[in-house]
Amino acid sequence: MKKIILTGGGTAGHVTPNLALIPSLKERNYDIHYIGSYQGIERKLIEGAGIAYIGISSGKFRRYFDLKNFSDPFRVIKGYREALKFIKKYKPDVVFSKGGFVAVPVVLAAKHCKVPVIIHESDMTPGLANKLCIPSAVHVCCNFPETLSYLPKNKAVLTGSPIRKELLEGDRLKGINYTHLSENRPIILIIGGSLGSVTVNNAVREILPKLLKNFQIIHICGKGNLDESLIDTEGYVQYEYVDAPLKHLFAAADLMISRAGANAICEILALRKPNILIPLSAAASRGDQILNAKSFARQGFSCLLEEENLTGDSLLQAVTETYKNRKNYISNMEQSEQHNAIDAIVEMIESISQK
Ligand SMILES: CC(=O)N[C@H]1[C@@H](OP(=O)(O)OP(=O)(O)OC[C@H]2O[C@@H](n3ccc(=O)[nH]c3=O)[C@H](O)[C@@H]2O)O[C@H](CO)[C@@H](O)[C@@H]1O
Repeated sequence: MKKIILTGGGTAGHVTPNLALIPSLKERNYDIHYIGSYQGIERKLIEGAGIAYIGISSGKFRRYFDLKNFSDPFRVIKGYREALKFIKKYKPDVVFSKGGFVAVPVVLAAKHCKVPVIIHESDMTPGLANKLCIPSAVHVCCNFPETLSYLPKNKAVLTGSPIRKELLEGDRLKGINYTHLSENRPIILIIGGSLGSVTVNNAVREILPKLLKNFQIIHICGKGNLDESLIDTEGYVQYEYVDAPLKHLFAAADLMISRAGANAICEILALRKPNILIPLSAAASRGDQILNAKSFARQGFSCLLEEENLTGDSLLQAVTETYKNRKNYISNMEQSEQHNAIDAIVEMIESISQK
């Protein structure tokens, strides 16, 4: 039996592409183990999928001052030793990394043991964790054509991002039943990234009574962000994070408001959902979500609303206009050529593990 280690974590965007690969890897008879952090979101998602999970110590690499900058290097070294110990024992044929800080010691340990590594970058430009991993990788997969120019030519492959197949199999009625909303009024699904977004949540809640005049709202607001005062509001439901039933909520949505995380937007495109993207600002990140959202807006897939222009009024206007023009957006999305990343990546894994 061929053996693979998957790794990646920190936010769900570094885990769900791995989840998307698992059914095809199982079909091809791979024994799968996942290395992630002790407490990260990846643990719950991967154990929930019934995959063997190895927790390691993990620390973040920051470009700014933080007291944790003094303790985190020791955590990373410990994580490296733990990853090394497991890899030596398990002897995988290949390691696939979806990035995030926890993946760095795993990739370095694999390289030390001469296990071939494939990494995947979902964003337009490589993040710090992936930059550290690129020298140790045999192939670097990417999601956007623009990314190729940031990667070594002999390693870069444009595959697209793996999207969980089941997301395309949602059932609108099941989504309606799950949320107890009405079948007869349009539904807006709001996702502020896998961790939620207080900025997006506040803007939505500011105009909630106005939105509810014409729409019903499913609001995925992130851990710790539920608003108890809104629990009995008719036509409005809120969740911290939705796992398996997410496909039905997608199916029930007539319009989406979302952050512009690379995976979320690829899913929205695959599902042809008219959408408003509110990218994470350059002040809070390296600005990749802005590039993602601009690219989608340029191609006519999305209405872009930048955070500095986000007010209750601008959001309401964006909702009204995007809903009015929804057919145009859907038809533009239908023209897009999305890659089937699952097959391309699994073929690549196969060709490496057979060597
Ligand atoms: C703050 C931050 O660092 N954001 C980054 C993070 O975003 P984030 O983790 O939010 O990543 P994405 O938006 O790319 O993906 C989120 C994933 O979580 C899933 N999901 C989300 C909510 C939910 O309730 N249930 C659920 O299953 C989505 O379907 C999607 O598959 O990784 C992305 C991909 O590298 C980057 O583009 C983002 O800039």
